[in-house]
Amino acid sequence: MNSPIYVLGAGSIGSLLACELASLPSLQNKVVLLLRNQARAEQFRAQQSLLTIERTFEENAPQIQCKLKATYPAELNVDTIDNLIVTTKTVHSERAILDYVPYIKKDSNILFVQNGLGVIEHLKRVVWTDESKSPNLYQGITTHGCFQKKDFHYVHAGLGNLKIAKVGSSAMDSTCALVELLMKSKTLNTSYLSYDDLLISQCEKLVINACMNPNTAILDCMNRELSNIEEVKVLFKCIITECVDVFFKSMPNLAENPKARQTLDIHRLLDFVMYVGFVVCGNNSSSMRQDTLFKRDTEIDSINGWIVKLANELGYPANVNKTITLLAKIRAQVNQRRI
Ligand SMILES: NC(=O)C1=CN([C@@H]2O[C@H](COP(=O)(O)OP(=O)(O)OC[C@H]3O[C@@H](n4cnc5c(N)ncnc54)[C@H](OP(=O)(O)O)[C@@H]3O)[C@@H](O)[C@H]2O)C=CC1
Ligand SMILES: CC(C)(CO)C(=O)C(=O)O
Repeated sequence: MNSPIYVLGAGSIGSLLACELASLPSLQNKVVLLLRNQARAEQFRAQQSLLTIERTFEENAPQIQCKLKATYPAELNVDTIDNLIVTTKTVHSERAILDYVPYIKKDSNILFVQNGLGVIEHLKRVVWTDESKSPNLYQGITTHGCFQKKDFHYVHAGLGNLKIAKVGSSAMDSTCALVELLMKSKTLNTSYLSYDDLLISQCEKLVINACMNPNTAILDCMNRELSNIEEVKVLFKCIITECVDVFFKSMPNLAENPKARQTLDIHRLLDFVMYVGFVVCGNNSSSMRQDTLFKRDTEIDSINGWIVKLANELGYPANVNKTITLLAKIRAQVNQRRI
């Protein structure tokens, strides 16, 4: 690949992807972090432009350090951005991408790796309104678990996978060099799906997040603290039932897909949510709890809030997810008021 790969959102997931790509021989000096501003770039350069990733899922695994280029909107001096990975939190996507729209052309490849749903639909409404000028959009969903230990130093705690599809591709559309390079990383365990299959995985992950993230934030507890409580199981089942109902009502193609019916079976999802939330990620503090504790914007509107939005468009109340969304927003504001 001749042109660089830019990473917008150099946090936990963005840094993990950047380091894995930068470790590929063919991409030496070809991965560039797009940082928020000059101050952020100077902070990064002050530590020799090194990103550090610890792999705690492996016994005695050496930490990896990647020396990467980094820039910011006012400094960027290129004609086009051919390959861009977006790993900001969903709530920051529009603001972040607007700085780079002038560089993004019809043949540019943009991969969004985020939880939740709705970002692509929103950006098509407010940024890429003319389909004929829209770049190639890809969406990814990851089960890797990664958190920040200190500035530009991350811990890859959960070894998972990365599933990618080209937005709107019904069959197995052709990939692009960016996706093929991500598939070269053994650690990332990347697979390329049809968009229909990715959508099923996105819905499955959204259900996990719709149960785990807001409730651990509202109750201010570790993931595992919700296990073995009958009322939690009852609440999760209410959330899941409403999510699945809204998915199938708002996406008829999903409702007619046997694979979707099997993956999004309510009883299967309840068991899967509790397995992932309480066993696989039991020792995690959920990203939404962390965001509320650190007074950062949460992704509630892309998770439970997205269910409420879809339901409202159908004239359907979605009162369970609406209540959870309100409580999560109240918790965030209560925390923000605390000194
Ligand atoms: N962390 C995880 O284990 C997992 C995360 N996910 C999902 O992946 C996505 C990313 O999550 P995660 O990596 O944890 O989030 P982080 O908050 O760690 O990283 C987001 C990064 O985006 C940066 N950013 C925000 N706005 C801008 C901007 N305008 N310009 C440049 N950079 C910007 C932030 O920079 P700054 O530091 O300056 O604010 C931050 O470093 C989310 O959707 C999350 O739900 C999915 C599975 C697991
Ligand atoms: C699965 C879970 C809840 C793990 O903490 C997660 O994806 C998150 O915290 O965002």
